[in-house]
Amino acid sequence: MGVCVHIRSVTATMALVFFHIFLLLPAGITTDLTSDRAALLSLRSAVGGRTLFWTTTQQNPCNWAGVQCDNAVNRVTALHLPGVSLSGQLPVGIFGNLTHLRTLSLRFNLLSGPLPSDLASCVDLRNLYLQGNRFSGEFPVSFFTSLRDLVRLNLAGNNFSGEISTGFNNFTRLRTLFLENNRFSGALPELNIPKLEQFNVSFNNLSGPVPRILQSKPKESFVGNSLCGSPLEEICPKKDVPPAVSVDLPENRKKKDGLSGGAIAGIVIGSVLGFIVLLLLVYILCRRRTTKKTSSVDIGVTKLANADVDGEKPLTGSGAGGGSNGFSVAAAAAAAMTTTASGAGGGDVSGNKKLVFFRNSSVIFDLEDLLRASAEVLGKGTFGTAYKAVLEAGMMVAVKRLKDVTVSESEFREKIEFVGAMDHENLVPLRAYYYSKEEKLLVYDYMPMGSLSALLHGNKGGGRTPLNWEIRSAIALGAARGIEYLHSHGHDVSHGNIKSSNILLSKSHEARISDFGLAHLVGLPSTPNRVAGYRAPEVTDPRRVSQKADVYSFGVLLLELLTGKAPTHALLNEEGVDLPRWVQSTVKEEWTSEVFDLELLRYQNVEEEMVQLLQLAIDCAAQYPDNRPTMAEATVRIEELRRVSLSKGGSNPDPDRVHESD
Ligand SMILES: Nc1ncnc2c1ncn2[C@@H]1O[C@H](COP(=O)(O)OP(=O)(O)OP(=O)(O)O)[C@@H](O)[C@H]1O
Repeated sequence: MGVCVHIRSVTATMALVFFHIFLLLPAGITTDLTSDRAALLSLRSAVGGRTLFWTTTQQNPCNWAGVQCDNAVNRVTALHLPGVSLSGQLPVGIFGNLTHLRTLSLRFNLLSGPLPSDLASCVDLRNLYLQGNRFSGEFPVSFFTSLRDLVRLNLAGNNFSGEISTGFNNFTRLRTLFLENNRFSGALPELNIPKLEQFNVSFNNLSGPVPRILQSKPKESFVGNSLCGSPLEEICPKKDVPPAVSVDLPENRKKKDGLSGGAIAGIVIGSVLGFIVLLLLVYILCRRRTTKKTSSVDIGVTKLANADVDGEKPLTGSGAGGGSNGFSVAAAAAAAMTTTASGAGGGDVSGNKKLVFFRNSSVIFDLEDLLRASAEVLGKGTFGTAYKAVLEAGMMVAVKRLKDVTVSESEFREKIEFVGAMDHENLVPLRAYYYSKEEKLLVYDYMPMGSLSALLHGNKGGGRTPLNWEIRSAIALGAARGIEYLHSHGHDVSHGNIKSSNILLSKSHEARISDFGLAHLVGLPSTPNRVAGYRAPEVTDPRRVSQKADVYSFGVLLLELLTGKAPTHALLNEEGVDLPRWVQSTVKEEWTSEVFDLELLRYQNVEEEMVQLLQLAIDCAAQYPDNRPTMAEATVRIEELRRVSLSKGGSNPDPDRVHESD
């Protein structure tokens, strides 16, 4: 009996060894997680992106973001890396080790080149999502016939070429086959895949008839090719007609060819007449508009004196003394339209209807110049409407027309003098102001690069300077220094409205804070408004915002800079979380890199500093004010981490990566 047991166990062991040696090893496959780990590390060094944030000090790759394992077999079974900036080619030699993969999702990256042949070793693969990359070459079906269990195959939006072969019929379990938006050419073969539910070959270079067996699929699956026959409207030439559509051909042809010469002439004459009538209509409309323009206010670029927005009254006076270039002030005020330096006559409250410049202003123009300037609405904010005014000499200024000024004239002048005296390289300089009963104007330097908000969330198309680490961290530092200046001894004020549309940028992308000091002049609504995403949790009245609440808003601003997401982003609506909470939960789950803007991830040698800035953002956006750093502390931390990154040579982009995504 004992001998029998012994023999049985020896046989079993031998069988196992045989299995390992003769079945697994020749294919280069090892069975433990160590080889999966090694394969993942090779993948990481080949394609980078967010895999660079894998905590590789951890031995177990199953904890790395996007990696799933099956504990029963102790192998990697799924790799989900969608939209994580992977770029370059998938080298041969990686997938030959990941033999237990059931799902491979690399969609929406920047991967290019042919598919590696050893993908054929992933015989358990059920789901292969490669859409939205730049893969090219053929999809060698004959090579991949080992992938018999494939259920979902998505190759859409790549540069795959060659013919779609009948070899796809070998994927008998396939339910989804998406091949659209590639360069597949040739005829579409009879694909007889019994379980196929979703099929799309649109926008390729295919030609010829749609095979009968695929004619039940929707038309949209075939458009954008030179295909013909049902379900498309294009009739196949006789030789190409597939059997199922051949019976329809005579009728269809008749429809197509049946227009007589007379009918064609009628259509042509009708179209020409219609076109002439249309031209006449357009001409009449244009004439009407031009006449109207001369008698009313233009809504586009206009003279500042005529500027009008959303029903607000134009600046030009309709009341007493309403000359074409005057505000709606008394005629006496128009006579007093001269420029004066701050202080000169500043105490004469009732008679001082002048543009008042501050001491440090280098450029002086007068109110008439300003009113003659062509103006363009920049936007409407909490305190009023902002205009860009181009003076006749070519100089540009931003003019803010305040609404709801709640303080008396003397108080206004006193407070605005205090604001105008603030002088720091990270504040938008306030050059002058105008005060009358009807109008209160503030004149600022015009910031040509617009706001940080527009830069982060506006047009991301070509020609735009990529917002690399160097620029973003410099903006963070500039903003921090500007706020610190406001908070510092001597000023000791809070801003109350820190947000990305109030961080303006100079030509060299230096941050300048705008709208400081206005909260004390204007009656702010006491209810939450659109700055809610930046507002500290303890703030219930936006008119009373502490410096620590500014720090919170600055923290949210940093998160916006690092993530590229606006705090009032869809996230708020869809998932009901705000930016700080979303980031905190993601970081806790150890997938820090998930939060960074993809554009930042192109720069590979500053990850540590990026994480440090993220940590500062989280500290600033702490729930309790006492747990937040002061602005001075925040500034020092940014200075420090920037010093380190600059000593490393800044953010040296990998040249290949920059080109690829441009
Ligand atoms: N000095 C300036 N140079 C260039 N653009 C400016 C200047 N000041 C304001 N803007 C732009 O004009 C628009 C309106 O600005 P405004 O400050 O009135 O409102 P806001 O920043 O959107 O909101 P809020 O008033 O709540 O701060 C914004 O897009 C802002 O970036």
